Amino acid sequence: MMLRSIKSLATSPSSHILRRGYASEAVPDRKVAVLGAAGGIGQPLALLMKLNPLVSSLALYDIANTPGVAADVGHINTRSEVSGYSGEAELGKALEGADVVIIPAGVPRKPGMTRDDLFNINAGIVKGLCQAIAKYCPHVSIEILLKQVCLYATALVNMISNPVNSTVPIAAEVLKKAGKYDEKRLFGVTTLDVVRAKTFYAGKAKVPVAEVNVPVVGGHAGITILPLFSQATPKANLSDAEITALTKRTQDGGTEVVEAKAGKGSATLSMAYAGAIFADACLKGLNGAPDVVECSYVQSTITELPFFASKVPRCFAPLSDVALVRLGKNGVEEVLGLGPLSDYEKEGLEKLKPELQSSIEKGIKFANQ
Ligand SMILES: NC(=O)c1ccc[n+]([C@@H]2O[C@H](COP(=O)([O-])OP(=O)(O)OC[C@H]3O[C@@H](n4cnc5c(N)ncnc54)[C@H](O)[C@@H]3O)[C@@H](O)[C@H]2O)c1
Ligand SMILES: O=C(O)C[C@H](O)C(=O)O
Repeated sequence: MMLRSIKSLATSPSSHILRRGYASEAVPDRKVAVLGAAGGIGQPLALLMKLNPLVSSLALYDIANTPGVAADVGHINTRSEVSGYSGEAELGKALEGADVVIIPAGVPRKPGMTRDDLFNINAGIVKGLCQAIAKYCPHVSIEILLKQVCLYATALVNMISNPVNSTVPIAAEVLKKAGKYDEKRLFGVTTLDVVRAKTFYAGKAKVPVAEVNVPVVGGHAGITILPLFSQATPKANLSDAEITALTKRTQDGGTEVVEAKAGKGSATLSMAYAGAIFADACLKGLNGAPDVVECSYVQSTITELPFFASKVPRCFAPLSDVALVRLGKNGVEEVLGLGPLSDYEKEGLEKLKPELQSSIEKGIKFANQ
């Protein structure tokens, strides 16, 4: 959807008029910050966010090499103004006023490693970045009738850095400690699992990939990734063996890429695509679009686990209307239930819980040390 609108904008003879229209009237200004923007994911993600007409300001931050990426992406003739920030001293400026902060900062896997093997390095990176988000992203609340009413909350945080099953709980704890945690604004990006499940299902079921929908729930590592092919549409008559093979391929999709890259990192291009889809959904939600539904790893009560990926319809009110969210008339946010599961999926759900629980606890413990 996003790519279609980008394409039509870019090919329209009056595209610059449209862009001016976006900037001044129809579409609100939105700042997106990418932390880790000079990396394998960061660079193509910066490109895709530059192509998104919902973005008016694109801040690219990394510990090094960001000026070149910003200069390069900044020459593209689309709506957003691009700025590059390098080194910790500039992190505050990158984050100031951001509506959406996307975090693909951190080391990727090499063959033979699990995502959890990245914990020792990435946990510290994510902790530092979330402390900065708490400090520099806006948060204003007032007290009405002894109730704290949030007028302007922290940016929506899209966590890509692995292990997502632990980095999201780390982010939550860091933001809580700073008094800036809003569970409706922190997302583990699991969109790549959905993207893969759709691609693999379409291939097996011989249906047009553009029409395919497959929810993927749980977490983002191995067996914690639980695609619900029983709910896939368009429906196809796949055998149990085919469903098992599709499930396994989706769960091992990241490893398939890590092995094919043979030491040169993990998925970057498909991840940038998935990250751009998810950020676009966040921006649409912020802008008040109805029925924006994506799977994401969020704080949840749909199972006994405190964090869980499931379908999340987001209907964020524009920030000036946040009071309506609290009244529940607009900006209603809800974590959708899992829907009916096959016996195979029920079994998968029970199997994933201990691993997911221990990754969550590991993240919480680290953040509170
Ligand atoms: N959620 C997912 O589905 C998914 C998919 C693919 C990769 N990933 C994860 O994304 C992360 C990044 O992968 P990559 O391939 O882009 O790695 P990369 O090494 O190519 O890029 C990472 C970037 O992060 C930067 N960085 C390091 N510390 C930083 C800090 N403190 N602040 C800002 N930037 C910092 C590095 O300078 C580098 O440019 C990895 O942890 C990887 O496992 C997640
Ligand atoms: O597999 C990885 O290490 C990266 C990412 O989580 C993926 O699913 O591709």
